[in-house]
Amino acid sequence: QPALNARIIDDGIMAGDTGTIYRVGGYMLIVAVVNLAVSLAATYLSAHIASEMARDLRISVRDRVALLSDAQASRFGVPSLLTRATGDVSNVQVLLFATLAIAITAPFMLVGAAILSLIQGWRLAPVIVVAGIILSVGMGLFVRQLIPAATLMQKRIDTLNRVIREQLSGQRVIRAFSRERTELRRYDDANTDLFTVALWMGRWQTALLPTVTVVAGLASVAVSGFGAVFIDHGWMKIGQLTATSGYLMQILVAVSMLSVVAGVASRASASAARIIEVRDTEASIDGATSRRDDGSLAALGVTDRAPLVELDGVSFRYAGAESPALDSVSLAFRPQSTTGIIGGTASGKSTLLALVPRLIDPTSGAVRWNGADTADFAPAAVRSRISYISAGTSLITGTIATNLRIGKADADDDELWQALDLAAANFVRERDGGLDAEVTQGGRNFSGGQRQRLALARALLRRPDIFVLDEPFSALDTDTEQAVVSAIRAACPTSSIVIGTQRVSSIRRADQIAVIDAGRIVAVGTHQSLLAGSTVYRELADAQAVAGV
Ligand SMILES: Nc1ncnc2c1ncn2[C@@H]1O[C@H](COP(=O)(O)OP(=O)(O)OP(=O)(O)O)[C@@H](O)[C@H]1O
Repeated sequence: QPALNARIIDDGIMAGDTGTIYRVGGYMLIVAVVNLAVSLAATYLSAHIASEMARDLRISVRDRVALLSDAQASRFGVPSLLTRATGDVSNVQVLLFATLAIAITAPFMLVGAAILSLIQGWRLAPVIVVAGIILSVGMGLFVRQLIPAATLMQKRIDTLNRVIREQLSGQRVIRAFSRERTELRRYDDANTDLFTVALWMGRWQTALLPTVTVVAGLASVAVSGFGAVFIDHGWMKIGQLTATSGYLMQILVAVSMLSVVAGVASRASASAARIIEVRDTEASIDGATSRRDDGSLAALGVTDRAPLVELDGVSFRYAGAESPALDSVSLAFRPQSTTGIIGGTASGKSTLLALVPRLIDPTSGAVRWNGADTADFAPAAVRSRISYISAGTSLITGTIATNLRIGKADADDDELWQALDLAAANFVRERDGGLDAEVTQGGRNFSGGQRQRLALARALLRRPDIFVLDEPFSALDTDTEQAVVSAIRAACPTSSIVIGTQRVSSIRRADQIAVIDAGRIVAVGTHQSLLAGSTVYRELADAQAVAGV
C-alpha cells in the first residue's frame, strides 16, 4: 500500500494525472479489502485451531492424571493439577492463537516491509536496521526476565488455589474453632504473593510498549529528517519518502505485535513446562505396568469363579516414609468367606486393602490370585472383579442413579432399588425424585451414614468376586451393620468379603479376623479365639465393650 501511495503522489499528484490517481486508488481499495478478508479468515482459523488444541491437551492431561498413583498425584498436589489442566492449558492456547494469528504474519510483514522499503531506496535502510536491532535486543531481554517470573506466578496461583480449597472444605472447622482471622491472613498472604509477582510482570509488560513506541518515534523522525535532506539533494522523490515512512510504520507495528506475543510466550512457556511435567510422569499403576502383554485374568488362569487372593510376605513403604506401613504381611482371602482386618489408628488397614485392587503395588512380596502374581495382571482386569469402598466414601455430583451406576453401568432401575434395599438405604424412597434425587458435590446433601449406604449399594450392584471394604460401617449403628453384612453375604454367597475396621462389632462374625498392629499381622483367628489368645484384640474389644458372643 505505501508503494501504491508513492505512485499516487509521484505519478499522479506531482504529474497532475487524475487517471493514475483513480486507477491506483482503485488498486489500493482492492488490496485493503483482500487484506481485511485474509486477516478475518486467519483470526477465525487460529481461534478454531487453538481451541481444539486446548481441548485435546486437557484430555491428555486428564488421561495422565487418571493413571497417576496416589503418591504421584500428591507430589503435584490436587490444586496444582487443577491449575495445570485449566489455567496452564489456557496460557498455551492463547500463545497458539497469538502465534497463528500474529506471530506467523508479523515476521512476513516485517521482512516484506523491509524489502519493499529497500526497493523504494537504500539510503534510509541504516535507520531501519538500527531501529530493528534495538528492538530485537530489548525484546530478548524482556522475555528472559519474564519466563522465570511467569513460572513463579503459576506456582503462586497453585498456592492460592490450595488455600481456597482447604478453606472451603474446612469451613465448618474454621468457624467452630474461630480460626476465621488466621485463615483470612493465610489467604491474604497467598494473594499478596501472587499480586507481587503479577505486578512485577505487569510493569515489565507495560515498559515494553512505550519502549517500542519511543524507538518507533525516533526512527520515524530520523527517516523524515534524512529523507528531507535526500529530497533536497534530488536523491529521492517525495513519494518514495512517504512510502519508506509507511513501511517503517508497518515494521514497527509488526514488532509491537511480536512484543505482545513475547509477553504471552513467556507465560505460555512456563505453563507448557508444567503441563509436560505431568504428561511425562511415568504412571506407576496402569495397564502398562502389567508385566505381561496379556494381563487378562483368563490368561493367568483366573476363571469365572471367585479367586483365592493371598498376600504373600507383602511389605509396603510410602515414598519418603521412615518405616514401612506394612511389614511382611501374609494373609489369604478365600471365596465364600468373610475376613475382618482390625487394628487401631494408623495400623496399616487402608494400606493393606489398597493392595488388593492394585491402587498401590507392594514394595516387596506379592499379591497373588489363585497363585498368580497380580503384578502380571492388567490393573483394570483385577479391578473389574472387585468392589472397593474407600474410607471416607466419595459420591460425585449427579443423581443417586448416576452414582450407583458407577458400580454397574447397565443396571436397570429394579437392580438399583434391590441394591439400595440390601444396603438399608430406605431413605432414597422418601427422598423427592427417588433414584433421580440430586447428589451435590462430594454428596454433601447426604449424612455420613446415608453416604455409606449409597456406597454399599454401589458396591453390591457389581456382584463382585471380592468386596474390599475400608471402614464401610463407621457411620451405621451396629444393628444396621449386621443386617447389611448378612444381606451382602446372602446376595453374593460365593464372594470373598474383606472388611477393614477399628470396630470389633463390624467383624466379630467374620470367618477369619486378622489383627494388625504397626503394619504387622499380630494374630489371626475368630472372634472367640482372638478374645482368648490376642491381647491387642481383647483390648480393642474391652475398650468397645463388646460382649464375647
Ligand atoms: N499417602 C501416604 N503417604 C505417607 N504415609 C502414609 C500415607 N498413607 C498412610 N500413611 C502412613 O501409613 C501408615 C498406615 O496408614 P493407614 O492409612 O494404612 O492406616 P489405617 O490403619 O487405615 O488408619 P486409620 O484407621 O486411622 O484410617 C500410617 O503411619 C500413615 O501415617
